[in-house]
Amino acid sequence: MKPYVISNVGMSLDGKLATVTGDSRISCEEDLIRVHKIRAKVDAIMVGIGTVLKDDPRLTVHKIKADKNPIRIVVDSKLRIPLNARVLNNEAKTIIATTEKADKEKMKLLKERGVEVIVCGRDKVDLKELMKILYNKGIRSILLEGGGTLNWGMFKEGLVDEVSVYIAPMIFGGKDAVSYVDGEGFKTVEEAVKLKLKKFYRLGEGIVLEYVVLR
Ligand SMILES: NC(=O)C1=CN([C@@H]2O[C@H](COP(=O)(O)OP(=O)(O)OC[C@H]3O[C@@H](n4cnc5c(N)ncnc54)[C@H](O)[C@@H]3O)[C@@H](O)[C@H]2O)C=CC1
Ligand SMILES: Nc1nc(O)c(N)c(N[C@@H]2O[C@H](COP(=O)(O)O)[C@@H](O)[C@H]2O)n1
Repeated sequence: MKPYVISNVGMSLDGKLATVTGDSRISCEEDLIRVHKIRAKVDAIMVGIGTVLKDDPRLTVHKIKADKNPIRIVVDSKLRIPLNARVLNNEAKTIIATTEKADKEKMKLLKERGVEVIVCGRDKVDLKELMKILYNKGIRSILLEGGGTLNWGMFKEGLVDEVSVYIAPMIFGGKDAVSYVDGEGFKTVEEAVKLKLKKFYRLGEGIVLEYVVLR
C-alpha cells in the first residue's frame, strides 16, 4: 500500500519549472491559492533537495487560512539540507528521506532538532520503499511539488496517481532549464506514463490541466 500522490507544478508553455538561472516565479497569485487549497487537504507535501537548495521553501499553508500544516517531506540522498533551511522551522513536522551514504553526524544533529530522518536506499532514496514507510506512518495523501529530478523518480517508479499543472503563457527555453520531468526519460512512447484528462480551466493569465494517471 502507498499514499495517493498528486503531482503539481507551475510551468512555462515549453514545460520548464524555472529559467536557466533558476527563476521559478511562474504561478500567478490565483494559482498559488489553488495550490494552497490542495496543501490544506493532503497529509504531506514532498520536494527534492534541489528545490530546497534553490528556493528555500516553507512548504506550509500560508496563502489561505488552515487549521494545520501538512507534514513536510524532503528527499535528500546525501543529507545536503542546510540546518537553517526554512523547511526545518517549527511551523510543521518535517521528515527527511535519505540513504546509507548520509553523514551520521548531520543525521544526529537533525534528529536533535526534532526532524525525523528515514534511511532507505544506498545511493539514491528508494522511493517505492519510502512510500510504503510513509503509508505505514499513516500518511495517505502526498502533494508532490517537484523539482524535475524527483518528479522523474516518482513517475518512473509508477508512484504518481494524479497530475495538476498550471501553464503560464510564457516561453523560457534553455536546454539546461529544469523541466517538469527530467532524469533519463523513457526511451519509447510505449513506456511513457499515460494520462486521462479530467478537467481544464482558465486561471488568471494561464490554464490549469488536471489528469489521472492510467495504469
Ligand atoms: N515551478 C514549479 O512548480 C517548481 C519549480 N521547481 C524548481 O525545480 C528546481 C529543482 O529541481 P531539481 O534540481 O531537479 O531538484 P529536485 O528538487 O528534483 O531534487 C533532486 C534531488 O532529489 C534527490 N533524490 C533522492 N533520491 C531520488 C530518486 N530516487 N529520484 C529522484 N531524485 C532523488 C537527489 O538528492 C536529487 O539531487 C529549482 O529550480 C526549483 O525552483 C521545483 C518545484 C516546483
Ligand atoms: N505551483 C508552483 N508554482 C510556481 O511558480 C512555483 N515556483 C512553485 N514552486 C514550489 O513551491 C515551493 C514554494 O513553497 P513556499 O511558498 O515557500 O511554501 C517551491 O519550493 C516549489 O516546490 N509551485
